[in-house]
Amino acid sequence: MPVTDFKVPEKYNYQNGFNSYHETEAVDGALPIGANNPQKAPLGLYNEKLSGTAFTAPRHENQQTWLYRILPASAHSPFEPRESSTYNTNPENKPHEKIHQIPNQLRWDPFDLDKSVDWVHSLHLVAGAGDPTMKSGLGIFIYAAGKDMDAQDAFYSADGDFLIVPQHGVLDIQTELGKLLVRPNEVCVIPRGVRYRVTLPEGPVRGYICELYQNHFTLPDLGPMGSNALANERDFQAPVASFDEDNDGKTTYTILSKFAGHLFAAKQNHTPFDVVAWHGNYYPYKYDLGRFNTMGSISYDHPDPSIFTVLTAQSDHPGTAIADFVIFPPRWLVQEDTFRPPWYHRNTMSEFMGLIGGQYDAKTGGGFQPAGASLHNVMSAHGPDAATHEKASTADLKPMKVGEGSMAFMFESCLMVGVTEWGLKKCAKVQSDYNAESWEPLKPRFKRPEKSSNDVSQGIEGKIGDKGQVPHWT
Ligand SMILES: O=C(O)Cc1cc(O)ccc1O
Ligand SMILES: [Fe+2]
Repeated sequence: MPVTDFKVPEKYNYQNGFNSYHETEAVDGALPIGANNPQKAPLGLYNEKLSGTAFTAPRHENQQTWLYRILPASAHSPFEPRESSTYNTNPENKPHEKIHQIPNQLRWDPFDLDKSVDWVHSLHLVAGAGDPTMKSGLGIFIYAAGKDMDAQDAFYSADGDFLIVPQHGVLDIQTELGKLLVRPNEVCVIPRGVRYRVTLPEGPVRGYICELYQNHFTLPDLGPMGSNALANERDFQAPVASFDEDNDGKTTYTILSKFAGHLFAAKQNHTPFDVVAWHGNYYPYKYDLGRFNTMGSISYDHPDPSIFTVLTAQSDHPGTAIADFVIFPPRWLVQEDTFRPPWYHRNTMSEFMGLIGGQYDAKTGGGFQPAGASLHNVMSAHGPDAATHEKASTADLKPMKVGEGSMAFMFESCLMVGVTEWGLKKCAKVQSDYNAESWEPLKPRFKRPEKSSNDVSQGIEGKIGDKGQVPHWT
């Protein structure tokens, strides 16, 4: 169900397309024609470039945007460290806040709402790998906030791109490039460096963030699926230019920077939201998960979950992701003679999962709840819990709709994902009985066949087209 059916109405205008070259002006004539940085930009604006890749990145990867603004972003006082003893979202930089690399399967009860903090102070690193100073890896955050950011504050992360997955509440995000309203079942990406302010028009908010310290999200290749499937380009929405005008020097604004996981603040006496026009392909965007065109098996077997990839951020090895964003939307299961939930598995990739709402079809035992999470790290064995196994292996295999009203997701990474002190202990949400509830109750069901399995006369009487049978005419 597209989120447009939800109760919180849309209130902004967007331009559509993924990685499209957009141009937008809030005042006619603000965009220069035929040049990026004319000697005098139109309407007395300043030219400013915002780059998301190296200048020399290959053309198909290159991301940048030209901004035409009332004053340049550089017109502020020097940054000073703020809350340096308390604010740290990069444990690698703080030896006593160590990251735990452990092979256990982990599951968290729903994370609490926190009405006492704003967006900037709501970010809790729960797990991650790598280091933003090396532009490598990813950070996985839980956010929970109940306050608007101050009217004169703007925040940016120099560390990476934020993929924000709201689970509860509405985010009204004013960015330098325009405004986005993001509701549960929608996701948004705010690229590294883009300044923004978050307000909460419907009260407290909670959700998940994958911060990508390297590369950017793209759409997955579709291969034999053809030219339309999964998340379609036209359903990604970027803001149109929208600006405030406050540059009489009377109001003090604060720019908050997350830089190597620490918070810094600088002052300026003009609004940071003064971009009158922009053009480029480096911009924030949102996507309604209800528009995902889900693919699946219409014959037999459970396919790899990569068919549910919304966005992927590749490592330097194509096909191997630093972060895949994968969803499990409502869908029909029709496979014949198939154990339909996920197989039991151990993967070279790590899997951090969250639940926006409803019930995830692979976990029916009740322990994986909306606003909770799980982590199955590199080679950590997992799969359906005992209750799901029992149900699925005895089910009447009629076509069946699963996940009605539900949306689970996964941040899948090729990296070994460590858990922070907050994630493992301080948040006090780790379930101690995850294994005992899920897999330890599974009983052996092995029965030796009466005939020896070496008997070569078995299995040659199938019809043409029977699976696993050698047709009799060969
Ligand atoms: O572990 C999980 O629930 C996620 C998952 C789902 C699926 O359909 C196949 C593999 C997989 O890891
Ligand atoms: Fe898995």
